[in-house]
Amino acid sequence: MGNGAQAPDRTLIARVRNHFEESILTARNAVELLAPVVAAAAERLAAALLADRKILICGNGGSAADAQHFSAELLNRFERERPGLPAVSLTTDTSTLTSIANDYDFASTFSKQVRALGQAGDVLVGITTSGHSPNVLRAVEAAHERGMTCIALNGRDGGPLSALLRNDDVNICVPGPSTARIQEVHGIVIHCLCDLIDHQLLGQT
Ligand SMILES: O=C(CO)[C@@H](O)[C@H](O)[C@H](O)[C@H](O)COP(=O)(O)O
Ligand SMILES: [Zn+2]
Repeated sequence: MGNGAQAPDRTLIARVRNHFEESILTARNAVELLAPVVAAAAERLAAALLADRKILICGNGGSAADAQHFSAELLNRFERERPGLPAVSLTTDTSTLTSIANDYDFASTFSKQVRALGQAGDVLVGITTSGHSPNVLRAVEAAHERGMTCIALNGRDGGPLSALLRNDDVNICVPGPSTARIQEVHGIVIHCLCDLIDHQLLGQT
């Protein structure tokens, strides 16, 4: 039971192999470039948490799911036992999201929440595979107005988001042409950030 009675279509198996190979290649191509950048982002996040600041996280589609994935691992826990950490995903409250989109525009869905919740010293994590999503761009502008640092989980050539970031922000930009493959590397980055935050707050295991 469980593996199917008949051997599946070989074309489908070949496509699965291809997805795995592309994902491995995208991650392998990114690791040297991104390892120090991810470490810098983790230092910003741990410093903010140690100063009693909080983390706001946003993104669209699969990146909205990534935002929630990240906030859940901070609010609850990752691999080690620890108290919950203050993180808010800006993607979860449908009443807030629909009212902002309906009364203003979709591009304001995150920035209005950042202006309401963000305080100096907090960190905004903006997740986008293209660097082009207007609501993420506006959220970064709002975070800067609030005196917050920004961490971008970005992709491709970084788009207009890269130009918007300031010197003390961190741009984790995954090279590659595919939204799906970039998202898969973002998943690794999120787990790295969780691990590095725990390492800095709790020490060596
Ligand atoms: O998950 C996927 C594709 O894998 C999609 O839902 C994808 O996240 C959506 O098209 C997003 O709207 C793309 O936004 P972005 O990554 O360009 O900011
Ligand atoms: Zn996880």
